[in-house]
Amino acid sequence: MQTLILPAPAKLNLFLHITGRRADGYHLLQTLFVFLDFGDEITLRVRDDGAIHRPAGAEGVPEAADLTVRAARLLQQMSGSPLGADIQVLKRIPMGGGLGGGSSDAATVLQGLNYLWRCGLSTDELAALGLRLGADVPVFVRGHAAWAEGVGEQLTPVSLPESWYVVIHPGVHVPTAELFSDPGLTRDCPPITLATFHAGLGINVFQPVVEKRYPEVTAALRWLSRYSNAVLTGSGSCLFAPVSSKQEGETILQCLPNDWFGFVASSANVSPLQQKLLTLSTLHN
Ligand SMILES: C[C@@](CO)(OP(=O)(O)O)[C@H](O)COP(=O)(O)OP(=O)(O)OC[C@H]1O[C@@H](n2ccc(N)nc2=O)[C@H](O)[C@@H]1O
Ligand SMILES: Nc1ncnc2c1ncn2[C@@H]1O[C@H](COP(=O)(O)OP(=O)(O)O)[C@@H](O)[C@H]1O
Repeated sequence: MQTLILPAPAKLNLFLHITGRRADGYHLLQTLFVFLDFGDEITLRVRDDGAIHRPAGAEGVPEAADLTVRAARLLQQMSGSPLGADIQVLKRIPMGGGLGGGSSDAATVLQGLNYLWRCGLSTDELAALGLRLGADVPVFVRGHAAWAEGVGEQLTPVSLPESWYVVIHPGVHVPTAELFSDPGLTRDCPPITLATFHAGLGINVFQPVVEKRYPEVTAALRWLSRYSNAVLTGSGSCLFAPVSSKQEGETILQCLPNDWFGFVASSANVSPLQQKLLTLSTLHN
């Protein structure tokens, strides 16, 4: 097969604590990742000439800087594959929203081209390659909801009750690196366990910092909190809130102010990418 269409799902951080800092400045986190059945779509077409091109992709992201192109080049270099690819990215995940779109796109390309180019790299090897592109890439490569520590790469798979969520993008782009360097960020959270989180004690430490810098996020938080418990995902700017059904979520969105974008999605313990890869491996075994 020379062409493959694969999903690149969004993620939510159900809580996010910072417990310390590494010598290189990277922050040590505790977070809980779940996937959404909402995301980008990536079409991969194998090229015999070894070139990597991105005929369509994220608006305003130059081809060479696109995480999909960087992922393909890294895999080519590590595997020694003589093959190339055309990578078309249909963007649906808002950028800079804490939904992990760029990281997910990169993970989908690593998994997809490993399959199409028959590189034979293991999931562990692909996750390690992914970590070189970004702290959030390994969880998307592994494709299972996870309790994460370290910089987000020490992953323990978890199975949580799947739920519907309303997700709101308040129209602002939050640069992750800038947020991590905010002096007001709480960096000394005491370590917690999954049981503590279930007892309702997890928060997102970015939330007060983002609210202070971006009034639009505060306004959206207040709006969504009228319907359900609204929380920031990652370093923002997106907010999410659990709802009891898809219909309830859609009813809430009917009242969404025009400047904001919103969608309803279900969480998934196994990512839509992983589900598709499992189908492919069943078909070809
Ligand atoms: C905050 C989180 C939570 O899931 O997600 P987003 O809000 O970006 O989606 C992640 O930790 C983001 O991971 P990712 O977006 O892959 O970050 P990277 O590209 O690796 O790093 C961007 C910059 O953020 C800072 N950074 C990132 C991760 C980390 N654990 N400590 C950091 O200090 C570093 O300054 C780094 O240069
Ligand atoms: N394929 C891609 N999709 C989205 N953003 C990308 C991509 N490749 C590189 N980027 C860069 O990564 C930044 C962060 O994007 P994204 O992953 O969507 O946000 P977040 O880290 O907040 O979840 C973007 O602003 C963009 O400059």
